[in-house]
Amino acid sequence: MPCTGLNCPKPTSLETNNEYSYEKLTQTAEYLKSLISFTPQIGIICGSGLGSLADSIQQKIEVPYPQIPNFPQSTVKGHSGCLVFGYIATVPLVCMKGRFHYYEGYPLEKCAMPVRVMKLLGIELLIVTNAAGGLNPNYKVGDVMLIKDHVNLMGFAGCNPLRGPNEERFGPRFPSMNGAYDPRLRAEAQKIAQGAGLAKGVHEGVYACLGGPCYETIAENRLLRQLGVDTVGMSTVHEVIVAKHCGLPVFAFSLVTNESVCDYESKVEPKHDEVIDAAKSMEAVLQKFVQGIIEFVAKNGVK
Ligand SMILES: O=P(O)(O)O[C@@H]1C[C@H](O)[C@@H](CO)O1
Ligand SMILES: Nc1nc2[nH]cnc2c(=O)[nH]1
Repeated sequence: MPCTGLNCPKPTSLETNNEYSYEKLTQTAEYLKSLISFTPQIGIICGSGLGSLADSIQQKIEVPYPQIPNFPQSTVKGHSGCLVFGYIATVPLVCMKGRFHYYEGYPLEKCAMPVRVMKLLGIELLIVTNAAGGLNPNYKVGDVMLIKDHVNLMGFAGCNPLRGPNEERFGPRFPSMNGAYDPRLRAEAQKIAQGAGLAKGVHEGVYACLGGPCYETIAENRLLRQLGVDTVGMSTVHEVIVAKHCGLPVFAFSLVTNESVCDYESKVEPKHDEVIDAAKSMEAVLQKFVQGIIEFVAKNGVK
């Protein structure tokens, strides 16, 4: 029974209380639809320094985030803050050059809200990329890890983008996270990577997201390794949770931009500029790789 005492706070509805209610997100999506004449089939999120993935888009329509109603703003170097609509390999798509992170001060539901906007725009597949530290001792800077699963470490502490009243129009209250990273696309990506010149440095593994902005301590890296984590970053997990909740298949990969040091003798320190440089040096290969994935989807469909 709901509390009916005079001093009890009135229950607030999603519509009136939530900065990112279904209605607000629909407004944002309707605004974006008014700028384009096609339905994007794929959404792409560019990780730190990976904005050049948008360079191969044809017939571009660029929409800076400050122009988009209800949209957060990019504040981090390597995230330019612009949605790019257009085509790759005849597939209509939308690409986020710049994502939102918890450490910027945004709550997780705000970090992940563009995923719901892209769902409302009509996408059927989400491609998520990130720059990450390589914990697995077999990984080297410049390697790509296809994400097969994640550890939602922030979720262990109760931080989840789905926290709060559930919006049934997106998905169920208690979504399963099994199969969140599409196994068919992952298997195909192994072959596509060979063609793109990534033959040696492609792995499959587990990604974990921490809140940042600090990089991990050596003790934390040691712990993460023991937990079975292969790459560590500050994004992706909340986006994928929201995507799975609303039934979007996901293909995701980490670019290993730095070694996650587990040795107290090491003098190696992670630096964001080096993360961006490592991402830049892989631009051409990763563009080819992502184009290969999109060509596969164009030929074979999403499912
Ligand atoms: O947006 P991603 O996850 O690719 O960026 C990573 C995490 C931090 O934002 C930044 C640290 O260098 O890179
Ligand atoms: N948390 C975290 N995020 C990163 N992004 C790029 N490299 C790293 C890293 O080593 N740790």
